[in-house]
Amino acid sequence: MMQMKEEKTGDDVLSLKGIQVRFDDRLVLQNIQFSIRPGEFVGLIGPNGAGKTTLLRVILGLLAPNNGTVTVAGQPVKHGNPLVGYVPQKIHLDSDTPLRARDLVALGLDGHRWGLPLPSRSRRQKVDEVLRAVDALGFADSPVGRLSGGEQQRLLIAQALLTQPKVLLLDEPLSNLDIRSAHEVVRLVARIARSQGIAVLLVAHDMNPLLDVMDKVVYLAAGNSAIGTIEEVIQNDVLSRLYGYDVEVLRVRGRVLVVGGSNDTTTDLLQPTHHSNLRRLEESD
Ligand SMILES: Nc1ncnc2c1ncn2[C@@H]1O[C@H](COP(=O)(O)OP(=O)(O)OP(=O)(O)O)[C@@H](O)[C@H]1O
Repeated sequence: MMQMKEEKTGDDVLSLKGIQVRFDDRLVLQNIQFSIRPGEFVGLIGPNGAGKTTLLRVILGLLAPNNGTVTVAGQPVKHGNPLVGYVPQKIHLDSDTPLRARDLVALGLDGHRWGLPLPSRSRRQKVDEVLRAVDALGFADSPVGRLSGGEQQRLLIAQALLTQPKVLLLDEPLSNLDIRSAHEVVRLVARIARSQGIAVLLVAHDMNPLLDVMDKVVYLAAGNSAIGTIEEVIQNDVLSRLYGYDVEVLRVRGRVLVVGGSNDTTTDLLQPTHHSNLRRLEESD
């Protein structure tokens, strides 16, 4: 674990210390240590298999680490903690489902943690409140299946906000979105983080849509992590130490690529597929 700067821990809302996770005899996470303060937007970046989802499962209390501790608002994590909101990657529903947008969001109220169902007026108020927070009141009564990927993603964020979390975890929320929708979702999450003082940990393969909003980045590779600002972490020497071999950070027209390999097999280490990223970059500009 590389800690890029001394952290003050007093105000932290999420704190991980010495997290180690082993599956059978394979060490997936070695010594993960970082903390996040209220209102901070942190990107959790890393290549396939680096352990990003595993780390989210630890924070959600779904997986006990072999070593280390996680606290949310000073308390050890437990599964179902309303202070931790979770936004999955996408909605898994048939496109012709009759469920309306507001019904999908309201499902978040029916979790066991809420005990008896709320009276319908206060249910509606709570749902409207979170729909407003994600700018979704305009399509609140539309069938979910007819909405765009970006609109559906906003509903999942609304659902996660229902329990008034202090920490919001998002697992690759941008992976199914086009560039414009991805930017919209990122800006929305950043606005919510700042206005409501919620600490955000957002998992992404591509850090580029996050460059303008990230306060810090947690970069995972080969079971290790580096934490700090983008300027501190996204550097040749820091990432080469993490990966355990030479990688290079390319900054092209405001975008960042982390590449590795010999000249003729250079690949963007953060892309799930092994296309020529440089060509992809040229084409997308
Ligand atoms: N329950 C499990 N049992 C055994 N191995 C597991 C288990 N869960 C995850 N792994 C392994 O741990 C490693 C990290 O997986 P994880 O899904 O956390 O990575 P990731 O960074 O989220 O990857 P991706 O970006 O591809 O989603 C992988 O090699 C995976 O196969």
